[in-house]
Amino acid sequence: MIWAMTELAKNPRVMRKAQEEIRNTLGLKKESISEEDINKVDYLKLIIKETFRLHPALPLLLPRETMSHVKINGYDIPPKTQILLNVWTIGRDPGRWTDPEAFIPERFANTCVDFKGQSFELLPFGSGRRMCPGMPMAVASVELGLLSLLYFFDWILPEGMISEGEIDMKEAGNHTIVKKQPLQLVPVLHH
Ligand code: HEM
Repeated sequence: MIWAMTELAKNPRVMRKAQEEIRNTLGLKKESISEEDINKVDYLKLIIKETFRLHPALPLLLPRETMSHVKINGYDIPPKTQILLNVWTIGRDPGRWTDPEAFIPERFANTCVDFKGQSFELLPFGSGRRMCPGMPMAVASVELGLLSLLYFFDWILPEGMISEGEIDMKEAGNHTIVKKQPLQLVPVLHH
């Protein structure tokens, strides 16, 4: 959720479009956000996919071990070799994504690319038997949290920060990656 808010703050066009869609769809009179609301806001789902593409929390997934001899891209890999899958790099691979470093949720519109383990270019929750069992809970929490933040509040840069270009994007951690510097934004109640 922090990375999603960071990318939205850095990309005001996307923030505006998301808030317009959300407020136009849900109206301005809601006192709270419910689970049914989530299915009405398609653009928010694209934002979440794009956030997972650029900022997978577990960039190397869990280690795997080959069960038999395999050949990948001309390399011979013997049985019992530990394999790490770098989904962070896959998510930014210029061979797969156009303008990979840019935050463009629209790239997922009209595609069936999803993070449920079937699209190998987008694996923030891994895939197969050891895939994250907490995915439904994690996604619901991010959707509900983000939807509430965007529906009820506008977000402005803190005092002293002149442009969104100054927002720090450094990452920290090794097994799990988090944002190095805390995100600072000022909420302004919208309604
Ligand atoms: C946005 C939030 C989350 C992300 C990005 C995430 C991501 C992941 C990833 C990438 C894996 C390794 C999958 C693989 O190697 O194929 C994993 C494993 C796991 N996750 Fe999550 N996770 C999240 C939230 C949660 C939550 C909320 C729970 C529990 C309620 C959870 C429980 C687990 C468990 C138990 C495993 C180990 C599964 C195993 O070893 O078989 N995760 N997660």
